[in-house]
Amino acid sequence: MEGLMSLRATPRVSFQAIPSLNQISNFSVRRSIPRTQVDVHRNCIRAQQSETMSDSEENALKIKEWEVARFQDEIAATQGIKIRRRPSTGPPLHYVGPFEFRLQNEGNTPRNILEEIIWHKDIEVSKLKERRTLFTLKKALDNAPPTRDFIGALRAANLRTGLPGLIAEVKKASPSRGVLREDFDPVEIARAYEKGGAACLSVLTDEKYFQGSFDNLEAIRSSGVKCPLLCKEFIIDAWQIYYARTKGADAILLIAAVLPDLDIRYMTKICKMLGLAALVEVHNEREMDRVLGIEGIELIGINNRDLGTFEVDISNTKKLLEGERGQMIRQKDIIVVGESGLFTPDDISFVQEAGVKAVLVGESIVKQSDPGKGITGLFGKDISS
Ligand SMILES: O=P(O)(O)OC[C@@H](O)[C@@H](O)c1c[nH]c2ccccc12
Repeated sequence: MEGLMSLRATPRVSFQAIPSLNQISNFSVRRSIPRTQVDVHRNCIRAQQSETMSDSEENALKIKEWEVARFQDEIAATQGIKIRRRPSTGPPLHYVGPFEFRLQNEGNTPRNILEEIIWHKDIEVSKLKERRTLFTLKKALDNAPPTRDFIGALRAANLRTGLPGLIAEVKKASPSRGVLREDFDPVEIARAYEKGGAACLSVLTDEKYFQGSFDNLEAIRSSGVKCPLLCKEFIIDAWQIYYARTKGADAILLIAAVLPDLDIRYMTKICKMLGLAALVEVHNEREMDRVLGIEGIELIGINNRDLGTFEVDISNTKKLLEGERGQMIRQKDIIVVGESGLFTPDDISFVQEAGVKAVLVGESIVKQSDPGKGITGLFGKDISS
């Protein structure tokens, strides 16, 4: 037992080597490096060195990587971000006699489902990046279908119907609700949504937790469906934005609970360059205030579901649009999207009165045998013409 206790304490030893924020005098300089850029740099060094490195050098590099990630997490924590980013190699291994093993501790066990998804995504994206470099992706952009105006489509639908523009979600399953629809044909669902009056579509691309795919996104894009498409992915690396565009996305999602301000700034700039809309998702006042402080944000989603606990409460949308926040949003002409947990015409009226001009809906419509008719049920009237 004593032995275990001291082993448990081992990772803290390397933590102590990390300077705390107030110990770093050039903090503002370091802070200007978004997490994604640090990752790119780290991966380059690793790629160059791995062929020639000895075991002990490699282990030292792993420890450094782990420390850099802790440093990045510290910066994120100052912005209230609780989701930690794990380096793709995981924490350093501990040697015990001839055995090598990794102890479970609070540092290497995800605290909640969102953190688990992000850690898994980190590994997934590093592998994908090895197969397709940013250079090849950039070349593939020339052959990508042209972008469609996602925000324009939401505004037009709102003007046409007097109701919030609908982003209808092509969603097979979720970690909180399990499988929503067994006979899942993404293109058929997308067609039904378009016919039922959806302004835009959201297509889940995460495979492990939502049973989605980039093939679904590509298939919908090339099926003749005209609605602009949101690539519903957990974006942690700019590479994913380029990838989404090559697969036909017109918009991407940036989650404020995961991304520090500088990443959001940097990524929204990339979106503008590529002609994509960025839907920046918030869940609480602090995230909303952070996002309202970022220049150039045009589309904010208020998620009524806490991605860490799965709790859904649609009054969250109202809470975040009250008072000065609502005023600022109107001044800046930002479109707000009410997200998650919307099932009835009353729910739609409730979030509309709170100030949203668009809604993002999955479960309640994807479950219906005809998802197009599901839209009529959701709004309490036919919104297709
Ligand atoms: O199925 P619902 O409760 O109507 O929710 C749709 C959408 O808001 C939800 O899928 C969602 C909102 N933000 C996300 C981020 C990642 C994955 C999924 C989501």
